Amino acid sequence: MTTVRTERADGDGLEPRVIVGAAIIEGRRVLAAARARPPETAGKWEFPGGKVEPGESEGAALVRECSEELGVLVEVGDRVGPAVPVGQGRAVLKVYAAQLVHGEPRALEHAELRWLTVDELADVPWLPADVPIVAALRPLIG
Ligand SMILES: Nc1nc2c([nH]c(=O)n2[C@H]2C[C@H](O)[C@@H](COP(=O)(O)OP(=O)(O)OP(=O)(O)O)O2)c(=O)[nH]1
Repeated sequence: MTTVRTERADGDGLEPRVIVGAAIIEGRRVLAAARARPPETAGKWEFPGGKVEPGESEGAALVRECSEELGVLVEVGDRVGPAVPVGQGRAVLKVYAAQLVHGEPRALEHAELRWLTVDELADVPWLPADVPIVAALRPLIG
């Protein structure tokens, strides 16, 4: 008998929820964003993005999140760095390189945005899950 394992969208099922982030690269700089909420992570820096909705591709989720959070259209490129477990393993963070296609990023949901050069990557306090991803980003903008 075959057992069908269904993927759950709420992160408490068999498969972890996927969170995608966009490392938007322009020239030799990458866009970093400071979280505005919740208080536990406010002021920590991340890549714009969020949870992939059920039935949505990771690329489509990134395009949607960049529109919602930054007011821009992006083109999604290659994965950057490892898939990092977050939230006690209930979710996994995957970051993709991205390019701006239209618009100038605005902090619609973040406290602050900054374009960082490779030498400035360590100047902001990243969320812990982002640290290995930021390391993998270095050769792409260095
Ligand atoms: N977007 C994004 N989230 C990250 C990164 N690194 C990291 O640990 N996270 C965490 C922070 C959040 O707990 C979660 C992202 O979910 P989210 O951005 O949809 O969180 P949220 O609380 O604003 O969303 P919601 O539950 O209100 O819908 O992943 C990152 O680089 N980008």
